[in-house]
Amino acid sequence: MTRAVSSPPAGWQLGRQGTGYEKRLLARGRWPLPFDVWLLRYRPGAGVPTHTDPVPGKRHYRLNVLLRRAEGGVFHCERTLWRRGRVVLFRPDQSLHRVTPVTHGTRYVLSVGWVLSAG
Ligand SMILES: O=C(O)CCC(=O)C(=O)O
Ligand SMILES: [Fe+2]
Repeated sequence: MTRAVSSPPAGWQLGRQGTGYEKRLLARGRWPLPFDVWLLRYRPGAGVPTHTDPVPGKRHYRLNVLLRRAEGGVFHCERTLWRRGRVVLFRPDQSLHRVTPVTHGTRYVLSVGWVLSAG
């Protein structure tokens, strides 16, 4: 059986529509704070235009670890809270951010997020 070219492989779902990256949920939990863990994959052509990731009535934090670099695929963020090497902590709900399209290779990011009550 053939599969539509655009449909992601089993276990993966498409990221923001039309931007071409794929994501896979690795874990979700509530302790010690509500969190989620995603693996993001950017194959050639995939990127994310400038956006924020608001969670209504909550504060959203993400700690992203660049597991594998590719050509292109550069993360830009208006304001980071902390950054060292391949690791970045930022407020995706507040800071505009984007990823330039991957031109060669495959980019992988481990993304851990926390959604906390606004306070
Ligand atoms: O792939 C990245 O570096 C960032 C993806 C993103 O938009 C996010 O984690 O909110
Ligand atoms: Fe984002």
